[in-house]
Amino acid sequence: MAQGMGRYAGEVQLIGLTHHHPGAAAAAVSGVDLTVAPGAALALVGPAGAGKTTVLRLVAGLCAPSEGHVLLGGAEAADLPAARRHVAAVFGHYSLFPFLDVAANVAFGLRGGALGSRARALATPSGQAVAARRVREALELVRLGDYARRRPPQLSPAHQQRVAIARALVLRPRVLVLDEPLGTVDDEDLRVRLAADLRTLHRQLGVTLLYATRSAGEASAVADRVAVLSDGRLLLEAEPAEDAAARPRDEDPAAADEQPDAGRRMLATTDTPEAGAPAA
Ligand SMILES: Nc1ncnc2c1ncn2[C@@H]1O[C@H](COP(=O)(O)OP(=O)(O)OP(=O)(O)O)[C@@H](O)[C@H]1O
Repeated sequence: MAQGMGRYAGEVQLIGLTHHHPGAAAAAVSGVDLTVAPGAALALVGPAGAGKTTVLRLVAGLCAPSEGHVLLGGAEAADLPAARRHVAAVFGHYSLFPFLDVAANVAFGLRGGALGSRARALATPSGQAVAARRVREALELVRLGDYARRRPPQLSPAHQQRVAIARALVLRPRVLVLDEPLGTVDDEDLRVRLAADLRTLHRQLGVTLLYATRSAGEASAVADRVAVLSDGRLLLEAEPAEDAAARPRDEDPAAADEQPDAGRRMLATTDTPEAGAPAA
């Protein structure tokens, strides 16, 4: 069996994380405090526009906080460009090249990120051997070792998603960020089954996982902890099956009574509002 990547897992800490998109009237993310332990899986769950993607983009270094901090492995990430964060992200569409086979799609991941600076080394024969080994390792990790010569259109959506994950894992990230990876799967039961499959995969990888979804069922199936977001604010953080012990996230007593209840209601429903629609 392929080796896990646990030795690479990194802690993610968000402190007072706030982001205003340029020109937007309201903050997309507002004062979010969260810690994800090395190797743990956290699902961000909330309706469309809750701020999930923005949090993931802030962690991946694709945009910068207006206020607050992202700490990776205990270190401030503000000055770290995306390519040096050891964070790999898969956003919505998998963006696979249909005319390249699976191995070539995964190898494409090596062109970006931290290894981009080693492009010349990878172009040498020994560099190519290293790249081929990395690609094989990544495909084995997602259990697609036998699919290297297939092309994406020949694969099921679930397998295509695994190719996209392998392309992220080829850089051996410490943190894996998945944004609504099952957003195009309409059937809730199937989504929950696929999410459980991703949970198994995550446990084998040992990488720290941040996972955004509008589906409470999917969030519970994939993650050790679930954070409910609404209007950019963290309403509730809880273990998936736990709600009674969930911690209030707001210092204002009135809001603290109200907000965790709203969060619990969201977790108690199969989907958060507007979750029926496929991801844009
Ligand atoms: N580039 C942008 N410019 C301006 N506003 C933006 C931009 N991207 C997102 N927003 C706004 O920020 C808020 C949070 O959006 P975000 O995409 O983070 O939410 P989300 O929870 O991921 O939603 P979805 O489930 O639809 O992906 C929304 O009000 C959205 O309209």
